[in-house]
Order: sequence, then structure tokens, then C-alpha cells
Amino acid sequence: MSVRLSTPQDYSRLVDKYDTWMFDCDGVLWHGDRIIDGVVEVLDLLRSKKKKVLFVTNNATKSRKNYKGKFDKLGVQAHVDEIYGSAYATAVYLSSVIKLPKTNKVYVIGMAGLEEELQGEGITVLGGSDPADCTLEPFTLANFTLDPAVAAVVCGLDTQMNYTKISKAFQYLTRNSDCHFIATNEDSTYPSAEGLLPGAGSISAPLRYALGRDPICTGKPSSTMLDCINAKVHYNPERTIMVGDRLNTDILFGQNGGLATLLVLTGIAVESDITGPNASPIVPNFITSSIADFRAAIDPQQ
Ligand SMILES: C[C@H](OP(=O)(O)O)C(=O)O
Ligand SMILES: [Mg+2]
Repeated sequence: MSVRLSTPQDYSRLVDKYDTWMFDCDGVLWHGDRIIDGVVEVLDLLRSKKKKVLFVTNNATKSRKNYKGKFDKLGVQAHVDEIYGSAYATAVYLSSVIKLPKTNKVYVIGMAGLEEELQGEGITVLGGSDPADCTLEPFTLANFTLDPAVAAVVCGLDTQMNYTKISKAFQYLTRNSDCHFIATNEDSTYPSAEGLLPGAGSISAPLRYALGRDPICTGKPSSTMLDCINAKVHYNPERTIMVGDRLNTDILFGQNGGLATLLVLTGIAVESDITGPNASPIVPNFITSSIADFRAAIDPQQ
């Protein structure tokens, strides 16, 4: 049963109870490039109380460095080592978990931030933002030469998705049975500033359907993202809380990692997801409308 936070004591007690706060980004801190009201004050409150703050996003369109630029632009204090994205988790998964040989290459359906993180791990990338692949020209196999060095296909949110990219990825995944199929994340939608848009899960869907095969997912709720954090940050899971807006990624990620979970209703999840006949079986520990509600925990005497 979830606890609905409501009184100033509820918020101040939660702040006191947890030392490490992991925040999802889209739908919790911002919608696109529009910051959610109250976020700066509440993050400042947590930092003033010496809380560890981490940012854990499934959005693979940006690298950690890109995100640092976004935080700076939005006036949110963040250090690049506090930022964990599914692009980074995917790069670490390829380099350190499956230990992809550096002679191999990766075909990417995704954007520059994902390419940057992969290249940061010494991985050679094909596709992605390459103009030759970002085309609406008809794709024909007669004009395609398979690169035998490609040993993995990575699929993330790609606003330049097209038939050429799906077809090339399909060739790599069907003509080489050992080729890894990896999705940065499986969010069906994501909350832009103007409303919902198809997410990375809707970008990999055509490939899944054509292949009849599911990818390995490296983003939330997969433990890969938490493994990346564990490799860099020391924290006590019992005094750590994951704050998210999507039940089947953020809250499930927190539960899988043995963390407390707080659902906010400023992003994907809506009231009917948590109450009523069609409520999700994924039940957060705590629920509040917005991160801004924690302003009630800011001592007016301070
Ligand atoms: C929605 C998700 O980002 P997050 O909410 O994990 O920051 C994504 O952009 O697919
Ligand atoms: Mg989110």
C-alpha cells in the first residue's frame, strides 16, 4: 500500500529518512527543456542537508556531458559524475559486461549523445547521425554492403528514425546470429514540453516485430544502470530513495535495487495507474503530486 505524502511533517520526515536521492529526469525534473516548478528549491534543500543527489535518466539522446549542459542552462546544480543516462549504461554494458572487442563495431539507431557515450568507451559506431543513414531515400539490399565487423545493434530514441535504419539493423541482426540486440530503454512514450511523444520503446518496436525477438534493455528497470552507479558511488540502499514518474521503469528499477520508491504525478503515471480497477501491480512506497511538494519541508526559519 502506498503512503500519500501530504503534511509538511510527511515531507520533512522523508528528507530526514533518506541520505541518497536518485531522481529520474523527464517528467520529474522537467518536460523537455521546461523545468518543473519547485525543482531548484527542493534540490537546494536536499544539498543543504548534505544529501547525495543522483540523476538517473532513460533518455539516451544525450551524453552525461550534454546533460550537464542542460542542467546548467536550466539553473539546476549538477555535477557530471551525478548524472547516469541509459546511453552511458549501454556503453558500459558493451565495453565492460559483454566486453565487445575493440575491433568490432556497433550499428546505432539513435542520436549524437548515444554515439558520444559509445565512442567514449572506445566503440566504433555506424549509423546513428550519419547523414547517409538519416535519409528518406528508398532502401534496397542491392545498394547495401554488410560490414562484417558489426557485432551489436543498439536502439535508442531517434527523432530521425527511418526505413533505412530499421533495414540495416535488421540485416545485421538476421545475417549474423551472434549479433547483440540492445535497447537503451523501453519507455513507450516520453513527456515533452508540449505533451506525450513516442519513446525509445516505440522506436525499437518495428525491429522486435520484424525479428520476432526482444532486445536486452540496459536502461531502467534493468540492473545495468544501477551497476554503473554502484561502480562509482557508495550509498546505503536502505537509506536511498528513487524518485520517478513511470511505474514500469523508475519504480520497478528502485524495487529491483532494494531502494525505497517515490512516484510523482508530473510525468507519465496518472491516478488511475495507482488506484481503481486497472491499477498497476507495481506499487510505490510513497506518492506525491510533484517534487515541488517538498518545499513544505523547507524550514521558513532557515
Ligand atoms: C522518459 C525517459 O526519460 P526519463 O524519464 O528516464 O528521464 C525517456 O526519455 O525515454
Ligand atoms: Mg521520467
